[in-house]
Amino acid sequence: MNPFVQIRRELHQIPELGFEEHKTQAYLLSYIQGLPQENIEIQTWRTGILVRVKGRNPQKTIAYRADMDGLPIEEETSYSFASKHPGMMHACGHDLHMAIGLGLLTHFAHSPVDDHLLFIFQPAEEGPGGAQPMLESEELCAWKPDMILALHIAPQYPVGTIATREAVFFANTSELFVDFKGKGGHAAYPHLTHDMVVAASHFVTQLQSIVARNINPLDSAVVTVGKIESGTKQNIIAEKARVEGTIRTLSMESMAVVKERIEALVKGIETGFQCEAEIDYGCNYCQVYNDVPLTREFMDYVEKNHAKIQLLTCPETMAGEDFGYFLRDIPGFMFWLGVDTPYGLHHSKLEPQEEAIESALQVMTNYLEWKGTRE
Ligand SMILES: CC(=O)N[C@@H](CCC[C@H](N)C(=O)O)C(=O)O
Repeated sequence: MNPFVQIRRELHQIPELGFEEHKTQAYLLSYIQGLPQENIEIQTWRTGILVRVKGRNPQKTIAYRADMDGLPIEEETSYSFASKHPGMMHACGHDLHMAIGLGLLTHFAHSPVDDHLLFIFQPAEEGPGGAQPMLESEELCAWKPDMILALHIAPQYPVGTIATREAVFFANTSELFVDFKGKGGHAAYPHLTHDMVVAASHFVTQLQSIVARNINPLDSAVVTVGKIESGTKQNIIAEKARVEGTIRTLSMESMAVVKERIEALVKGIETGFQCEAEIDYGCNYCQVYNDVPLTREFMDYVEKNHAKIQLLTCPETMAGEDFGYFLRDIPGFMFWLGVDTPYGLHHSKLEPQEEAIESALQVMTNYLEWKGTRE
């Protein structure tokens, strides 16, 4: 078995939420400390890690970023190496992203190239967002890369597939939390109450009209409610309700329109259902914008040098990624890595094909060797 498959399995067992990746950080550090130390330098930042492989004759720094956090999902895979943390799971592939990062780091710690290579293990991608504060940190600024790349597993593509696109790749995102407060009471006397189950239900239904009626159909947007919390018992009218969701748009103009419409609808609910409401947009990520020349160059490189890889130009995705903050500041790109599994990202049965780790290591090792070496 490829040793980085075993590492992925060990990381898979210890998923932790954003900025709580203590065991993950300790695991990675213990592995990194076992590498030849003469070629590497290590810094930690909160629960993240930065490892620089010193170049032989450096003129620039090229970075690979792996995210580290898991999700609050009860795992339902058939794995013998399932999560040991109840209610938490690596259901977005960050265990693979980190294993691939360690695989690359191991190779280059033994065989550095001309340029510096920086391996960034970043916490809290799923929220509240580690990329932006990490980018502003002293540690990252001291080793600021000139170019950066990352990959994301893609359940929808076969192993051996790399899919990406120039320019906009992942959407702008904003979390959405709305708290309604009315007047509870006895289920038999609704006229004496202001029922927040009914108010929140109307709000969720009205939300669906925003994308359908207020957004230019040629400029994609999504509003999803993933969680509603209200009430205590079937015969008590609820005094409070909380609606939690996420907004995704390809343009910032549409993000502003969605938020404006949400605020108008919430005002309407307050008047119509005699309640008070508060909106919180939680954490917001900017779009992932792939640098056009670097993406094109990478795609050409893969096409020319990796005949077995199926290279696709894919459409934009409405998923979000705080890697977008890195790309706003540093040229680079992200790509999908096929892992061929019927269950999608954020699903409790997600079982990525592990052969994808070997496939990614081959392509990325060769690409970084080529990109980091001068004639
Ligand atoms: C790749 C992926 O699934 N990313 C997450 C990013 C989460 C952003 C934020 N917590 C939100 O829900 O808006 C995604 O859900 O797309």
